[in-house]
Amino acid sequence: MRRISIFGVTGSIGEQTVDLVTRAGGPAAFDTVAVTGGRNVARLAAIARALQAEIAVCADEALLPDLRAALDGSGIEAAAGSAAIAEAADRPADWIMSAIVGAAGLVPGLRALQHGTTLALANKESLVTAGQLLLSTAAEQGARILPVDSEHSAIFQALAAEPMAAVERIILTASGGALRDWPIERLAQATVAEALAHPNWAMGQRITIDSASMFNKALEVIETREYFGVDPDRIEVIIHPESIIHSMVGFRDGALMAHMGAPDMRHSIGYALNWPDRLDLPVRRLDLAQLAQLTFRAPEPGRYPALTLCREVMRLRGLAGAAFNAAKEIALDHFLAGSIGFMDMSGVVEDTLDALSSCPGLEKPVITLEDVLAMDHLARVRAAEAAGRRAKGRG
Ligand SMILES: NC(=O)C1=CN([C@@H]2O[C@H](COP(=O)(O)OP(=O)(O)OC[C@H]3O[C@@H](n4cnc5c(N)ncnc54)[C@H](OP(=O)(O)O)[C@@H]3O)[C@@H](O)[C@H]2O)C=CC1
Ligand SMILES: CC(=O)[C@@H](O)[C@H](O)COP(=O)(O)O
Ligand SMILES: [Mn+2]
Repeated sequence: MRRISIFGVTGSIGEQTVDLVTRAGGPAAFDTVAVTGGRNVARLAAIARALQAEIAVCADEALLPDLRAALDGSGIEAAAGSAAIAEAADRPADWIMSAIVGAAGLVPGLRALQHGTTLALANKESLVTAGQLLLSTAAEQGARILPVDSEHSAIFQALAAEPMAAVERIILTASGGALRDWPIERLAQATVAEALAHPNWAMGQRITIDSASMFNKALEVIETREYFGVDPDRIEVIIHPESIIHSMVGFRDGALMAHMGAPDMRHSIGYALNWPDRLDLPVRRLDLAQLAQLTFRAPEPGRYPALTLCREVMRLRGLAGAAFNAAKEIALDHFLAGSIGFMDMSGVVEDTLDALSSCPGLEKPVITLEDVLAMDHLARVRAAEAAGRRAKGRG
C-alpha cells in the first residue's frame, strides 16, 4: 500500500486531499504516515483518527496538550512545532502533499525531497523562494515534484507528450480576483471582506486576497519560470473571468493547447495523487453548450502592480524570490490586520525590494537553505518597517 503524508491537512488543499483519499477508501487504500496542521488541533486530530495516521503534528507548540488530549486513546503520536513538522517529513513515505501556506512550507518540502519522496506541491511559495534548491535536490535524489497549483498542473499535463524545445510560450490564466471590475481609483479603499469574495474558487484566506491583488499570479509567473525553466519573456498572463481554462501552452508551430475543467482543485490534487495514472475524480463535467462562451482580456498594469514587480524579481533571480515572497507575506499580514490599505501591499513589496537592492547576495547564482532563510528574515524586517511607514501615513 502507498505511504502518504499530508502537510497543511486542515487547510483548503489539505481537506480536499483528505476528501479524495477518503473516497478512495481511506486507511484501506493508503497508509497515512503524518498529518500536520497549524492551530486547528481539533480538526487535525479528527483527520488523524479517520485516516489512522502514525503521527499528527501542529505548528503551535502551545497547543500540544490540546492535541494530545484530542488524540487520547487513539495510539496516534502527537508532536508540535516547526522542527517537529520538518521531522515528520523525514518519516519514510512514497508521496507527500505540501499544502502548508507560506514560506513555512519550504523546509518540510525540501526534507521530503532529500529523502527521494514524491512531492505533490501546492505550496508555490517554496518554488518562489528556493526554486533552484528544490529542483537540484529533487534531481540529486531522483525525487519527483508534481505540481498541484491548477495552472501548473494544467501546463504539466499539456506538456506530457511534448519536449520543452517545442514550447514557444506559456499563458497563465487569471480570474482577475474579487475586485477585477472595480474602478482602479476605488481599489485603495477595498476591505478584507471585499477582497475575499473570489468569483470562482473557494480557497484559503491568504491566497484569496493574493488573487485579488494578483500577487498570486505574480508568484505563479515565478513558479512557472522555476518549474518549467522557461524564459520569463515567454510567460504571459491573461484574465479569463470564467476560470475554465486553467492555462495554455503555445507551441512553435502556432498551436495552443488549453487545459479545461470546472474550477475544482480536486482535479489537480487527484491528478498528482494518481499520477502517472488517470483515475475517476468527483469533479463536475463541463457542459460546453451551457457555458456558451469563454472570455479573455489583458490585465491592466495599474490595477495589478504585482505583475510588474515579479518581472524584476525574475531578472534578479538568486534570493530575490525569497525577498519578494517574504515582503508579500508581511504586507498581507498588515492588510489583514487593517493597518495598511489594499494598494499599499504592492507599495510595501516595492519598498522592500528597493531597500534590499544593494544587499550582497540578492542576485547570488547558487543559493543554500541558510541563504534563503536569512533573506526571508531580512525581508520580513524591512517589509514591517515599510508597512509601518505606510500605516503612519494613513493615520
Ligand atoms: N486553496 C487553493 O485552492 C489553492 C492553494 N494553493 C496553495 O496551497 C497552499 C495552501 O493553501 P490553502 O489550502 O488555501 O491554505 P489554508 O490557509 O486553507 O491552509 C493552510 C494550512 O497550513 C497550516 N498552517 C498555517 N500556518 C502554518 C505554519 N506556520 N506552519 C505549519 N502549518 C501552517 C494551516 O493550519 P491551521 O488551519 O490548522 O492553522 C492549514 O493546514 C498555499 O501555498 C497556496 O498558495 C495553490 C492553488 C490553489
Ligand atoms: C486554484 C488555483 O490554482 C489558484 O491559485 C487560482 O489560480 C486562483 O485564482 P486566480 O489567481 O486566477 O484568481
Ligand atoms: Mn493557481
